[in-house]
Amino acid sequence: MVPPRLVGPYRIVSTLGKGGIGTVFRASDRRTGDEVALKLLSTGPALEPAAAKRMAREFETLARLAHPNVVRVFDAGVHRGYPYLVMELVEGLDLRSYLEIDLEPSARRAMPEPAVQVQSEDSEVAPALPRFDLGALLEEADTGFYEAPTGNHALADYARSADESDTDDGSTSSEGTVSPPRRHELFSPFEDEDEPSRPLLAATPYTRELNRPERIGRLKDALLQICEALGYIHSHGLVHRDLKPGNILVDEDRHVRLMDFGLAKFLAEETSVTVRGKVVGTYRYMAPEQALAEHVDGRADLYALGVMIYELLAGRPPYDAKTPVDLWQQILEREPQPLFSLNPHADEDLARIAHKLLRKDPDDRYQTAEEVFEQLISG
Ligand SMILES: Nc1ncnc2c1ncn2[C@@H]1O[C@H](COP(=O)(O)OP(=O)(O)OP(=O)(O)O)[C@@H](O)[C@H]1O
Repeated sequence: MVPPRLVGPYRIVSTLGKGGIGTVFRASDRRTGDEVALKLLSTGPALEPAAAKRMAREFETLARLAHPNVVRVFDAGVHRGYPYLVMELVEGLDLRSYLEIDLEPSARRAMPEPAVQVQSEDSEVAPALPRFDLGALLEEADTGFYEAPTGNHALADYARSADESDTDDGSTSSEGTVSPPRRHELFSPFEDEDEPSRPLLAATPYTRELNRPERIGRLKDALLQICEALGYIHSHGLVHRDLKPGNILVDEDRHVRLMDFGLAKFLAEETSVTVRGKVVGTYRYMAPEQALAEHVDGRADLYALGVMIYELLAGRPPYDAKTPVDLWQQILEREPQPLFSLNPHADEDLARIAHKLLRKDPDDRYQTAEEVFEQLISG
């Protein structure tokens, strides 16, 4: 799509990125000269004029919200049948990229050379910081270590990783002292359901990178801010419904802002939304009750928070499947693989919090964002 030059009173400056439901532009308010981010929901067919207006009006309710950890919504309107939203422009990175920066030189020696530099249309957005390609590592890991959560294949993979004899401090153990775990050590249910058990597995360069204290510190700090934002929007009767790392922006002062809250609901109500075959409210982060299109409350966002914590700790999401139907089924029926079986030295508090947030029944999760906040600070 050729970007429009003007959208309402806004002049389009450049494209910040494309998401599943539209495109976000850097734009300038012609009345004030202020720079803003403008999200044009343009993927599906144009809406009926009445529906587009109704949606734009609904967006205006978001403009009443003001919290330091929630992206400000300034304005909304309709451009040629497509609703748009005008937001505060955040110069920063999404949560996943933010956690990948600042790799320690000692850790970097264990990593492949960075494959990709940050791509950005605007040099201000990309930090001049060292980066590595965690995605490439993940792919690498996917070819073996992370395959198949159950069965002999998985056992063989873990045995191989133990043979590699990486120890936590980066040294190499002479005789491969970590013996291959027995199957029940890897996949047995937790003895205490709140305390994931830690199998005796060796760390790998990949998991060492995931567990880097500086990275975990960043993650915890960001999570506290996300909890503050969620507490605020829940107290206003809103549910985000599409919480994921891509909807969390972090600026250079480590200030976290949540965005896109409420959009999934408005879209689902106004359109029979499957955008490019994908149900709005990304399946991967969807709570079972949301996947079943049941009534959801803030606890569905807390489930999504659990998915995020799990994948940022384990390097892979709790559920993964080739088709949406399989993913849907896993979300409803399967227990997540114990996090320590993927990353044996993962932060214990975060692993415990993630598993509790991933409970199928909302009553079994932490009940509020405040409760999660307390857990994060008390450890
Ligand atoms: N307020 C903002 N300030 C700066 N950049 C933004 C802002 N809102 C979105 N972006 C950037 O624009 C890009 C597209 O965002 P968008 O929310 O459309 O996509 P997404 O979150 O990847 O996907 P989805 O539509 O499925 O939520 C992202 O790279 C995002 O970081």
